[in-house]
Amino acid sequence: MNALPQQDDAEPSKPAARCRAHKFGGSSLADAGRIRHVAGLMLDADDPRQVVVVSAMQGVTDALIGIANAAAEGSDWRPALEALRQKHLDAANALLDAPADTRDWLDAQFAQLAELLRAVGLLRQPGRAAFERIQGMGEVLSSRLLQAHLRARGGDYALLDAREVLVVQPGELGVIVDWEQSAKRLAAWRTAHPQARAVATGFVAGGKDGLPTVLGRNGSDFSAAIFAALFDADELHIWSDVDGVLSADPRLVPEAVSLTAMSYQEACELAYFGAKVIHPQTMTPAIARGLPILMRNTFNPDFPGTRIDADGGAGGPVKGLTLNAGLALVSLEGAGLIGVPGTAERVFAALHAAKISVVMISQGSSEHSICSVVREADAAAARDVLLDEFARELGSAQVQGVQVVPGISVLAAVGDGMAGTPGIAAQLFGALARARVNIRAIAQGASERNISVAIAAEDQTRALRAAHAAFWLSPQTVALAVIGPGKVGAALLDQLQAALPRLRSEANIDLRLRALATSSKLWLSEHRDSKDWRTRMEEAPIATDLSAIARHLLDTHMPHAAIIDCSASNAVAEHYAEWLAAGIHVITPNKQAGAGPLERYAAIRSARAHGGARFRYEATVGAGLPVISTLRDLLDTGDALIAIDGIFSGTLAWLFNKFDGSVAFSELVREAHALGYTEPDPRDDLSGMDVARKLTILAREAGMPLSLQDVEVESLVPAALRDADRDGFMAGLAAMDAPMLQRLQAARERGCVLRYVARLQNDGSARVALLELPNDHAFAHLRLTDNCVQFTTRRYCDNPLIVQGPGAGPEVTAAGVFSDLLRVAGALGARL
Ligand SMILES: NC(=O)C1=CN([C@@H]2O[C@H](COP(=O)(O)OP(=O)(O)OC[C@H]3O[C@@H](n4cnc5c(N)ncnc54)[C@H](O)[C@@H]3O)[C@@H](O)[C@H]2O)C=CC1
Ligand SMILES: N[C@@H](CC=O)C(=O)O
Repeated sequence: MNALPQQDDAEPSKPAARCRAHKFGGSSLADAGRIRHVAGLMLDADDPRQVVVVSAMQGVTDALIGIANAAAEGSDWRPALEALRQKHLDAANALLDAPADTRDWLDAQFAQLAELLRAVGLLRQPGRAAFERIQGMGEVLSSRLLQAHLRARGGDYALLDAREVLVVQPGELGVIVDWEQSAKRLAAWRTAHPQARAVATGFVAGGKDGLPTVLGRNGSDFSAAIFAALFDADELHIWSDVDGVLSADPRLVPEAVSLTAMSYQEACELAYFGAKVIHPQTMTPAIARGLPILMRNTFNPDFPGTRIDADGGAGGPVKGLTLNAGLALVSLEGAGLIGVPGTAERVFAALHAAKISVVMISQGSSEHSICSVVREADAAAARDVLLDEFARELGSAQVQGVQVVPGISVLAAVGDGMAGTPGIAAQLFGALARARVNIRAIAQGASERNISVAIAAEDQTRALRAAHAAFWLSPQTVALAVIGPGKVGAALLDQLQAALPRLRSEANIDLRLRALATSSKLWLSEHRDSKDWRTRMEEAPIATDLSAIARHLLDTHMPHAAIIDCSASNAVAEHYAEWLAAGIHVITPNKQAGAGPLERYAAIRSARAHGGARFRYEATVGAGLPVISTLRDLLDTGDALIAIDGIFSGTLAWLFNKFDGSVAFSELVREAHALGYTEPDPRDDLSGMDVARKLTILAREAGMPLSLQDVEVESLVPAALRDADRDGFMAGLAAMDAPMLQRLQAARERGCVLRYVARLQNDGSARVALLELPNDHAFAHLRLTDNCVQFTTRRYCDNPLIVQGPGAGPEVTAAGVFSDLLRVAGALGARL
């Protein structure tokens, strides 16, 4: 077939007037209102020359196919045809002040159609020519309506019936255009129609035999590209109902962004995998001329849309992600395949002979297995064909079998910038791993413009969102649950709420609160809402099923999930291992897990290792102070621990800093409780258990298998109050006043102060107790809730390394938890 004509150079000295080709799809022409809108856009466009290619009104082509099939089956097609006639007459009446001519014309077209359908009904089968003629009538009707309306509004538009101008013939890979004949016919048409603007029918053309035909799937886009070439246009604008090409399907990735520019090749790759881009075949006339294609939104005409051209514009290495669902993996395995030439050829020849299209191929260099991804509907046939082809090898056990795995989706990352850029595959695979997505097969073409992975269909949304975020196309999204919005939890939620916009815009992280739980209420939400978390909690139903939280977070399809436990509950800590194993990150200031039974502690750490999720608990010791991380850094860099000493309780520090005998000790305990320094049950502080827990956590961090019971603990709680309930204990607090005053006076007499001190030694001995310390001791000069943790190590042996600062209070503790959350987010790919 002859070549596409190049730019008209008949009059080189005179620049050709600019011509733009536009194409409107069915959604842009759904009814009279939309046709009026399209006409307004075209009349306002400053195109000196213009050709407007149109699809049929929305739903009309499908209706015509249905009518043709009904006629061929002998069913009654008349009501459906009458409905179509009425639809077009209604549009004509609404669009034209004097619709008589157009109505007569429409009636004549429908009369001819009815005649054709009667013939089809008699023959009981539509011949190809009749079927294509019927199928293409929608564009003939819509183009006439638009042209008549444009003329009624003063636009001098000619009507171009592509059946009389475009000449095509069928080819193996689709319709082939006879450019020479088409150009000749267009030249004749233009002589008869000297107007600078025209409306042309999309989808239809004339065959070599002179009969009307159609251009196949996405035919109107193809028509638009052909007419753009024939009219020598310098831009082709394709109008639909979306803001150009998006970086991913917005139904699966709501954060998908419109791409400003992309290359023809990128558009072809994205289109192949089902993105809403024009079909690759339709681009060939544009690519051959280097004609830019602009994908624009009829309903948002001021938005520039996406420009597709040879250059592709700037942008990251990955422009977009696509997903192809409804697939199956078919793999042939066997030691007998290793090093045997021609295996792949036999696989593909057999599939080709069965007309099974292969979406993706993957073969390891060991050649032990070869795997193809095919449509799920073709999977059984593919297996049978391969079993047949390799029957001899199966019989001799050279091939072990043909495996079919249904429920597969293929995710593809596409971008010209991937070529020659190391680390792109790692970025994709890392993101999928962190989102708990298992990859079944991988393929990358030599052009390096596309990396495709086969994954389980149930993981597809999570995978797509994780990959989208990994390439900075959208923020990393984390589904969050907060358990225990008490003092610390409330402070954390307020801090999160305030930081969310900044984190989203600056750090590329989007934290979505999806669940909140107290000991009696549970709030679970699917959608973002603007309500304050306190209102959500007030409205939450009575419920206590903590397992429901994990299920809910995992069901949201967000790539990452984290549970923040701000309770002091042992029952909540019981769930950590299960959550971590499911890939949910756990962050907590709750000491129950770190200081609880050793077996559970080991199970939590092992679940973390296997599930790939993170477990962070910095705030369990020293609240917002970097105590655990300092110890980890010392040990990770090869230091050896000799001892840890210090003041580990903010409450007890504050109490003994304040207690001078002028105010009763019980009064100060109540004040510390009100200030949020104490544990939910202040007995945990006064009994020394809170400090003992912290020491246990640090000992375990240093690799010592210490249990809480191994810590020698001095309790300050009078024996009579130890077994009371919390309210009973608070009511009887005054029982502490006399003994504490006595201890204070005795210490003073010896020139000392009272301080509750913890000490751990590398022989595993651990003790927490109230000590009398000389007035000049470092611990005597701490302020308020200050903790002071001294690490004596091989490197810091003469002068210990000290971490000091406020060690209790909701604000500082919440900040410690927040930092842990950001560390987890940073590991997920946030810009922190
Ligand atoms: N207050 C502080 O300065 C510090 C506190 N922490 C730790 O922070 C955690 C919270 O302390 P606060 O906020 O002061 O306590 P809080 O008593 O004010 O809040 C605890 C919250 O946990 C909820 N809760 C209790 N049991 C629950 C269960 N089984 N299921 C679900 N929710 C449950 C309660 O309903 C409440 O909302 C504790 O583990 C504490 O040890 C750690 C460092 C410092
Ligand atoms: N109640 C605790 C809070 C921090 O862990 C304390 O006072 O230190």
